[in-house]
Amino acid sequence: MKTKPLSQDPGSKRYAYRINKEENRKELKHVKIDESSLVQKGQKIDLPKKRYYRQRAHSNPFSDHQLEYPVSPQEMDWSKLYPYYKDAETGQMTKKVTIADIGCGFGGLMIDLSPAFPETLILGMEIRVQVTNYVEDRIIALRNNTLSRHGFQNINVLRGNAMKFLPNFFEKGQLSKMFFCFPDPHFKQRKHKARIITNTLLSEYAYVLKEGGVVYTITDVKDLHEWMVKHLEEHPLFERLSTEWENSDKCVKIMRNATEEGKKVERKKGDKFVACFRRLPNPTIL
Ligand SMILES: C[S@@+](CC[C@H](N)C(=O)[O-])C[C@H]1O[C@@H](n2cnc3c(N)ncnc32)[C@H](O)[C@@H]1O
Repeated sequence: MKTKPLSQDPGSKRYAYRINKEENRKELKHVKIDESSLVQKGQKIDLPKKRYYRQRAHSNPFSDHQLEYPVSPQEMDWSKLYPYYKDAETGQMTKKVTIADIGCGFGGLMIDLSPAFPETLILGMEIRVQVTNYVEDRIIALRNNTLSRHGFQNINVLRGNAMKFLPNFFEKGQLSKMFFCFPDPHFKQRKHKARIITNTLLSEYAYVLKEGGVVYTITDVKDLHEWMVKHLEEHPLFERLSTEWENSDKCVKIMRNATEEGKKVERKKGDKFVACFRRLPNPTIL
C-alpha cells in the first residue's frame, strides 16, 4: 500500500503545523498589520521553521504550474503585497517595485536588503510552493514583530515562474536591480536550456530593467558563472561592471552573505563567483 507523504497525513506534525500556518497566512497575508489588528497587543508571531516546508529541491520551469499572474502589469494589485504603501484616500500605490530577487529561495536576501533600502519596494519571485509559503510566513512574522517601526513592509514574495511571466508583472524599464543568487546550475548539457540566464531571457530582463539598472549574479559553480558571464557579455544591452565597482557596491556585500545558499557555501568554505552587469541605453534606431 502506498503511504501518504507526511505533509498530507492528517496525523502528522507537519500537516498540523502547515494547516495552522495556512490559516494565519490567509488571515494576515494581505492585511495592513497595524495597532488595531488582532495580532498586536504585544503578541509575537514565531518565525516559521524550515523543516515544516520541505519539498523537492527542484521545480521544472517548463511545466505548466497552476500559477496566477496578471494579463498585464496594469492589472496587478500590488497593494495586496505591500498594503502599507496604499494611499488610503486614492486607493493607489505610492510606490512601485524596483528591486527583484529572482528565485529568492527562503528570502534571506530580501530580509537584509529591506533595511538597506527602506524606501524601495523589493519583490522575491519563487517557483516552489512551500518555499514561497515559508517566505510569506517569515514576512508576516517579521512585520508583526517590528510593528512599531513598520519593519519589512517593503518586501514580499510571489509564487511565479520568472522564466515565463516577468513582463506580466513589470512594465518596461520598471526595475533598477535584478538579483540572480545561486541559481539552479542544471549541470547536464541537455538541461542547460533550463538555466535562468539565456539569450532570450536576457532580452526579457533587459526589457523590465531600466537603462543604467544592474543585474547581479553570484554562484559557487564555476561553469555556471562562466555561462552567465558569456551570455551577458554577448548581449548588446549589457556591460560588465568592474571589480572595483563590485567591491564598493553595498548590494554585492549583502548578496555575498545574506542568502541561505550563500551561507551554505560559506560553511563549506566554497568559492563565490560574482558578476554584475549594467543595462545599457537602448540604441537609437535610424
Ligand atoms: C539554488 S536556489 C537559490 C535560492 C536563493 N537565491 C539563495 O541564494 O539562497 C534557486 C531557487 O530558484 C528557484 N527557481 C528556479 N527556477 C525558477 C523560476 N523559473 N522562477 C522562479 N524561481 C525559480 C528555485 O525554486 C530555488 O528556490
